[in-house]
Amino acid sequence: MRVAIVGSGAIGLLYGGWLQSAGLDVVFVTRPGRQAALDGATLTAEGRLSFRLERVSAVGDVANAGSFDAIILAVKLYDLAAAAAQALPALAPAGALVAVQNGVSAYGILRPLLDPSKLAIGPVFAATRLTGSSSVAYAGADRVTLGNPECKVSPAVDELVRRWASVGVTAEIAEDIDDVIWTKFLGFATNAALTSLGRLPAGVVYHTPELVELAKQSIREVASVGRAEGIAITGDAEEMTLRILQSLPPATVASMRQDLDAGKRLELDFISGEIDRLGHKHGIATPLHSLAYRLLQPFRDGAPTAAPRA
Ligand SMILES: NC(=O)C1=CN([C@@H]2O[C@H](COP(=O)(O)OP(=O)(O)OC[C@H]3O[C@@H](n4cnc5c(N)ncnc54)[C@H](OP(=O)(O)O)[C@@H]3O)[C@@H](O)[C@H]2O)C=CC1
Ligand SMILES: CC(C)(CO)C(=O)C(=O)O
Repeated sequence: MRVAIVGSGAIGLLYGGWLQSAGLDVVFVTRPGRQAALDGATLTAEGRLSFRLERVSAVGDVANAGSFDAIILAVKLYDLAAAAAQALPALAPAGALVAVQNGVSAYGILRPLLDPSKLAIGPVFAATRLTGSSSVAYAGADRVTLGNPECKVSPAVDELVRRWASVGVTAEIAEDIDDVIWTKFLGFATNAALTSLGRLPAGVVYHTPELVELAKQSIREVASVGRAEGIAITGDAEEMTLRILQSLPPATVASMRQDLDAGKRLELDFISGEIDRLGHKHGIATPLHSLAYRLLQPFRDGAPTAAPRA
């Protein structure tokens, strides 16, 4: 089975590396011109399921790499539509397009582009950072859950899940993928807003009583807009989310906070921005996420240029 990983950042290298460890023929796709740093290199991952892969294959243009039985889009949400449009001509007729972004927007972005039976979406759960152009480190869960809100996923997706599971990743197909996505969003959106606004890691945020109150408020806000969108989010899911956040490795920060620190563009519009938007749509107040959305605006497109001194 040939698999293309479009977006060779933290998540693409980790989840693609696990598939190559499991025996699949994996090609990593980078931005044009960036393939030289990865093609033929040794790819390593540090974490519970570490790996070291000699001579991985990378290309800078998916169009020149043949056809693929699965294409995994591991780009940020703001790049998803463009990456999918570039990659789709390389998808084999019985192939699957798989999107592993955070947030609740991926399906709406991709659905107009292809037959739903070829599409799978779902969250990944490893807190991952790039440590070099061909190395990553992760902590927390090594997990992926995929599904499709409208139909069964294709056999190519079943095979990906089997292969990840064969190397120890907790990989599954969910009957109700919207439930899984929203349940993760409760915790992810909270972690993104609070570790970014507070410039603090999980070990401080979820163990400081005043900040725990903010975390509970954030979880309530996301749950309220989710329920208004028709997702059956239980009170138990809210409590479980707080416990998960409290059990994160203490140094964990959200991927958005990594981007903030690196002066990179943020997925803000799809996290606190999406909660703010859905709050307005349903007449639900989301004060914490509306504040986060506004306070982080100056960093949305990368580090702001310094304002001239008065
Ligand atoms: N990191 C984490 O801990 C987790 C992240 N996620 C989610 O996973 C998704 C990916 O995140 P992450 O891996 O951290 O992001 P990264 O920024 O590390 O990686 C994304 C990569 O995709 C590249 N890219 C963008 N467009 C294209 C394209 N058209 N063709 C080829 N490459 C492209 C980017 O290049 P360039 O940098 O040049 O733009 C970048 O190298 C996000 O939605 C994130 O929220 C989910 C769970 C955990
Ligand atoms: C680290 C983790 C799992 C939770 O915030 C994540 O999904 C992210 O920040 O992208």
